[in-house]
Amino acid sequence: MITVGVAGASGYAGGEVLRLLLGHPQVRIGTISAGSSAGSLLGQVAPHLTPLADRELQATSPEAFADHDVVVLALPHGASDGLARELADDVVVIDCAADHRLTDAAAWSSFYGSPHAGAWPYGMPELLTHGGVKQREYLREVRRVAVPGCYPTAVSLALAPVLQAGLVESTDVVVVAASGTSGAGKALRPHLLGAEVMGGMSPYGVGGGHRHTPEIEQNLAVAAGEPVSVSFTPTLAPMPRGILATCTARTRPDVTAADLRAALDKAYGDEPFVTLLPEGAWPTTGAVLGSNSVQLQVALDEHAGRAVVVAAVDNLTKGTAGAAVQSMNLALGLDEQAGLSTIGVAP
Ligand SMILES: NC(=O)C1=CN([C@@H]2O[C@H](COP(=O)(O)OP(=O)(O)OC[C@H]3O[C@@H](n4cnc5c(N)ncnc54)[C@H](OP(=O)(O)O)[C@@H]3O)[C@@H](O)[C@H]2O)C=CC1
Ligand SMILES: CC(=O)N[C@@H](CCC(=O)OP(=O)(O)O)C(=O)O
Repeated sequence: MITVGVAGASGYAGGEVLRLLLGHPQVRIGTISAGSSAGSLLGQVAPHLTPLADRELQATSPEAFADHDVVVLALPHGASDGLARELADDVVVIDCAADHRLTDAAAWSSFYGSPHAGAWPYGMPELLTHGGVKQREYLREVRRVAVPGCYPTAVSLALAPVLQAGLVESTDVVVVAASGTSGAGKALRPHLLGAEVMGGMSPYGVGGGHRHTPEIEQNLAVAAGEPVSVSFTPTLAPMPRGILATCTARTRPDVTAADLRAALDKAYGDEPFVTLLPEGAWPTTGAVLGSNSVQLQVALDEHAGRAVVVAAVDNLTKGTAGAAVQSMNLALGLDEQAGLSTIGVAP
């Protein structure tokens, strides 16, 4: 059995990691740690994790994670790197925070306003990279993984195939995406006041200011083989989980709807966790709740000359914890699908 510890186990991402690990046949759950709720029982903060209800949350420290095979960090941005540096080189460290996602130090400083901690292998196995090689080939036997952001998961998987196939202009990509409130974590954020959130939808990070913009552009540039410029607008939707991303890009001359569909089909036809829906069916967040699936659909807007690719993911599952477990499996040479399900919860 592999011993996996989780730092930030009292939070939404850490809780979802534990939910998935409880269903993993080769995993024994080791230390679970927290910040202010250290000393509490997990059942007090995450009552849905029944089998672990009596486990005590430890203070987060390198010593608490000694003798683990894997440590998953589900801590706020900036808190991961210090702990990661104290963990042994042969321990697999999977970081759900943004600290190690960006390769460009200037982009990091500009969007996060702190020193760049450096980039780790990026935990999106299905992402197309140079020459059509999937990112999973760069995750085998690694000891450090940066788990992608939730919006970049939906958007990058939606657009990478059509960019790599040269079907759309890399300089004209527009994304509007809606997220459930759990995307912001348990801590109260200014844009997350309960009464307002429940009543309607609202945009935030408008005008290119959201920190996922450079992450999306980084992923798409790797797929396209050239810089990609993205206008990204996130919105907050009155639902606990889920992301629906509507991604459009100007098509190159003579591109047909069949070309777009063929690019996505070629990229994901063999992927267990990315599904191009049958023609006429559209992704919904409800269909992917609790599952590690990404659902996609594509259309050609001939009038506007744009490709439209819609993606649905569960921000906490494929958008965080599922990607963490999938990457852990690759790093350890286990079955990539172990502990992961494509079965959603409905209605
Ligand atoms: N929510 C999402 O959809 C996604 C989240 N992520 C990333 O995952 C990470 C966790 O996010 P999320 O679970 O949403 O956030 P939460 O606020 O829900 O949880 C944060 C966790 O970190 C702990 N914590 C906070 N500060 C410290 C500290 N200084 N030292 C030790 N532990 C601390 C908290 O413990 P306590 O509550 O006890 O203080 C809690 O367990 C973030 O980096 C986030 O960006 C990534 C993709 C998507
Ligand atoms: C609804 C909401 O607030 N979502 C979060 C993104 C969640 C995510 O993916 O997080 P990290 O990149 O922070 O890991 C946000 O927009 O800040």
